[in-house]
Amino acid sequence: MIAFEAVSKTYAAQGPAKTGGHAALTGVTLSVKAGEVFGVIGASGAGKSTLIRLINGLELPSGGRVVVDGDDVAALGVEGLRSLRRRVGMIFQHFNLLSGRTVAQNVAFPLKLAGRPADEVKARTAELLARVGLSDQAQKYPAQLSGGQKQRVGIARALATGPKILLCDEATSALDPETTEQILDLISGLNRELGLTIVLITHEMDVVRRVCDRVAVLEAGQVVETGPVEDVFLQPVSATARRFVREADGEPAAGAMLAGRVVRLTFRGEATYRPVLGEVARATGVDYSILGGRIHRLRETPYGQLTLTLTGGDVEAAIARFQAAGVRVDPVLGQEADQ
Ligand SMILES: Nc1ncnc2c1ncn2[C@@H]1O[C@H](COP(=O)(O)OP(=O)(O)OP(=O)(O)O)[C@@H](O)[C@H]1O
Repeated sequence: MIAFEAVSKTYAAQGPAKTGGHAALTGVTLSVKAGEVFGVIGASGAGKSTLIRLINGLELPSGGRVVVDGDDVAALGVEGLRSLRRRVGMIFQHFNLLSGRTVAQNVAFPLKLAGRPADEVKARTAELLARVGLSDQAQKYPAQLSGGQKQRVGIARALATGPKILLCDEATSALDPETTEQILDLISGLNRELGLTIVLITHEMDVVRRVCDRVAVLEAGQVVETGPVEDVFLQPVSATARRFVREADGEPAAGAMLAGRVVRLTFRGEATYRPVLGEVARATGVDYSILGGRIHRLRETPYGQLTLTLTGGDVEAAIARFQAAGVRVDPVLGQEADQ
């Protein structure tokens, strides 16, 4: 549905000298399949917004190709771009609503722009407002709404022209955790019920964990890791992905003075519910101090992560037994390369 082929984007240099343009993306190759929720995670300045804006032609690549729904975006003329943008909706961190227009008028706006007849605009607006749970707010103005309601208006507006793809640019970053959950549920529902392909950029691994099928990790304009969320979350390879995962798991800060071997155990699927800790302790004589941990769901798969110090007994045998029971064991706290 979306393909980036060796895409680079350099912004033109500013100032009178006009030297040293800024490379926001370099050699980005990735593909998003129809019907999936694809996350792009990266720190501030990594190039996420640039990447998402290349999908609907708000930016054009300096090198390589971006192909969306069969179209090479850079080769589209004005009419082609207009057609593309009807097939690609977008929502924003700060909602970007028209403050002087009501909720209903905001949602109707793209339909009016597309020249749809008045009765169709009215019916479709009502249908979209019902879809996002805002039928009773139609005559309010954006300033009278909560953040979550504003984002619902943004979503209804983005869906107005019946897009196949929805781009979410840090769509929940301005919202509190409870509202974030509601908006992410709504976005997941659109994916499931309408078959929308969704590309979501975020700096929060938790957002990726909740809704994405696959994720690309962006660092300084390059994709450093990509794969199914379960793999990237549970077996991150790049230092950047490991950092995001650790942040999401609220692990203890590196540098704590602790005796013994510090490890992170990852239980997934079946193993999450087995009493492995007790079995291993009895068999090997190791003791545990629990430093942190929690049980989560990655979409439908339960998994648990526990950070422990292992002391006494046969630590190597304990690690081998964990692994034999299907539990992943990773060293933590200064015992892994962290650059
Ligand atoms: N229009 C522009 N002109 C010049 N440089 C730009 C422009 N837009 C972005 N950049 C630069 O390109 C780099 C990537 O920016 P981008 O906004 O894509 O990153 P981001 O990951 O979305 O960051 P953030 O999360 O802070 O929005 C940054 O160094 C930024 O300063």
